[in-house]
Amino acid sequence: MWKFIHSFSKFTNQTRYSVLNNSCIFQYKNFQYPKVHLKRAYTNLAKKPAPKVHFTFSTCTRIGIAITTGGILHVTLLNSKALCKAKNTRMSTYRVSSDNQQKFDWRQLWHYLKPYIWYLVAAIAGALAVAILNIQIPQIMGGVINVIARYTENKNSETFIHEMRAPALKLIAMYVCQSLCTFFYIYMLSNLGEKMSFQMKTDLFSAILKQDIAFFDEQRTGEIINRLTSDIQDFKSSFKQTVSGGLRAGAQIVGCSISLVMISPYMTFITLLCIPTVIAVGTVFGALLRGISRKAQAQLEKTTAVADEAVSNIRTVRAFAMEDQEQELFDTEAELAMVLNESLGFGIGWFQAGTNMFLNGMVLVTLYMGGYLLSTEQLTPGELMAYLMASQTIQRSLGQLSLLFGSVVRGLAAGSRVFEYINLQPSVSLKGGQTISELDLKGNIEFNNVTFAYPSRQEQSILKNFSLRIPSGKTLAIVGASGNGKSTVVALIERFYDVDSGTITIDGYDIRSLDPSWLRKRVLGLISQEPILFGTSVLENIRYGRPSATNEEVKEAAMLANAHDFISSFPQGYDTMVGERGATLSGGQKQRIAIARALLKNPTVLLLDEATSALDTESEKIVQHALERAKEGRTVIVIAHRLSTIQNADIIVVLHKGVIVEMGTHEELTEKRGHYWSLTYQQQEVPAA
Ligand SMILES: Nc1ncnc2c1ncn2[C@@H]1O[C@H](COP(=O)(O)OP(=O)(O)OP(=O)(O)O)[C@@H](O)[C@H]1O
Repeated sequence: MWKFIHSFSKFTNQTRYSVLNNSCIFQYKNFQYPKVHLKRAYTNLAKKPAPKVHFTFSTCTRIGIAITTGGILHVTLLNSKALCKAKNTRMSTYRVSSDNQQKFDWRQLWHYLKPYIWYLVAAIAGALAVAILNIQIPQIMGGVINVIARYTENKNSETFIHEMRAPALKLIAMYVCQSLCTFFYIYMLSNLGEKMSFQMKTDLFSAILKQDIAFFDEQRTGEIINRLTSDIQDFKSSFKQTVSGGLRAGAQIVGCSISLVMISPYMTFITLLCIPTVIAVGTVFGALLRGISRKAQAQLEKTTAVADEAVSNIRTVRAFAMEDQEQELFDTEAELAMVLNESLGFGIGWFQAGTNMFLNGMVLVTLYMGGYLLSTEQLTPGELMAYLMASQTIQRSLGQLSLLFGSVVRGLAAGSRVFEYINLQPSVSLKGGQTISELDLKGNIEFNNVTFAYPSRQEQSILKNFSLRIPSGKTLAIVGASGNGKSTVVALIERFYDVDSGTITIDGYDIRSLDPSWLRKRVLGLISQEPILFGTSVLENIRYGRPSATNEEVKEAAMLANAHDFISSFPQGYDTMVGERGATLSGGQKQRIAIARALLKNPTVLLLDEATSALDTESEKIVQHALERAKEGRTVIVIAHRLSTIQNADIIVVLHKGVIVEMGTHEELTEKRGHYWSLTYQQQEVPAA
């Protein structure tokens, strides 16, 4: 990847590129570089210190720059040359990176560790105490062995007990202290791990919540949830295991190594000669296994995404009898994850087996050397025993370290994936900006020469030089065939996306200068075709519109939305649980609750995106009646297909391929016999027939 970036940095002027469906093909002279997958990076480049620009490019419609930050190539496309010159222009930024290249950011780990550093310090102190005790234990044990060795020749049990008492009591005291210190440092580490992962989890969730809608267009829910759950869990358990096991093993290795030197420097020197080999093998294996682990986790993410989609869309799956296909898809993804995990296990298994072989060989060498030194009286039996004990402890600790190895690999991969999301910056921030005073807020909306393409499909402009004025208090209906950009108009007013060029204003204020959170909370009320309710009570669902609303205000909103009667007919009234996404309610009931929820905000502008099109004629009448009441005193934008919903609008706009082709009242447009007439003709004919 790095090479790829640098090769471009040299070929600045002769590089050509084309972007299609999220892929980018770069060409230098006659050589075409491999297709690169473009991933949107949610970075507001204007806010950051200028990154290094590697090359710029231009075609007749687009210009762009390629920059690198943090080892990642960002390809930035701008829609027009004029835009590029404008200060603080929002850029459509793509990040070119391979999923497996994400590196673990140690500075970010430090950021999470710093507030709780004292827990780590306490844990290290506890572990060091264990190590100091460990230095002494083999030697005291050696003393005990020497006493035993003496009394195997001179059998006098009374003096034996007397001589044994002191070292035995010392040993017991050491063991008790060692246990207490072990408890202490493990407890400290556990607290540290929990606190850090809690902070990471909340940061990650907050980072996800503030991402642009474009982010959710591209990422699958299962993948996002996987980072919040299993990646954080993997990181936490790996961190706790690694630090606690690593500290214990490390402390024991250090402590016992000192013991070894004190007992026999000669034997210790021979043993140490083997260590570099272990480190070299460990490094090579480490890099290999880390790669496999990252792949395995990415695959697991995909598997979860498939399961998530199937379960959350279970009604569609059932209706199309697609259970077998979903199962097959899941099995394929799960099998791939299994194969990768098996490879990982295979690698870790070999690594541990090799480590064990090595360590067992070391015991034999020790016995051989120790026996020789004993025979030449350079070592006492107690010293040999103490040496063996200390080297066995080191062996166990090295074994534990090799076991930890797999966990470190998993933890680093999981951590880097968590950090990746935490670091994403949305281009439309959630909060910040000005608000309009209640007196000035009227609800006049204006689109001025707006051009827009969805970030995930930059090549397809949905709105082209789109201009429209919606006076305050009026109802505007947008009609047009499917896919012509009607919902896009609403999405842009909600600022789910920012326009590529032109402006959208509310009472003369560019919506990009307004606080998005205030705009959505106070000014806009959106009711869409498929109302999504939360799995709580009816009351809580309506109150979602304004959490500070009293029960009385909730009821008033429900009455206005024609929902009070059916809610009251439920045995538990407003406390009725609606089930996941409102599964226990009918479409019309859900829609009326959604209307009540939107009305509770008392929005100045009401956006109705096919609010009644999913309902049957009977429910539509009831919901329509509720909407007519809701429209009073507000600016309303209605997107609808049904003539009954649109004909009373003050202005009707016909949209065709992102351009306004007709505008007027129902009567004017019907008389014209143009696009509007053709769109509504069929509906008029049916009752006549
Ligand atoms: N999130 C998205 N990412 C990329 N393209 C999108 C996205 N949403 C919509 N589009 C595309 O934008 C175009 C306009 O879509 P839009 O939803 O605005 O149409 P519409 O007129 O409201 O259609 P309908 O009447 O069927 O709801 C379509 O071609 C659609 O495929």
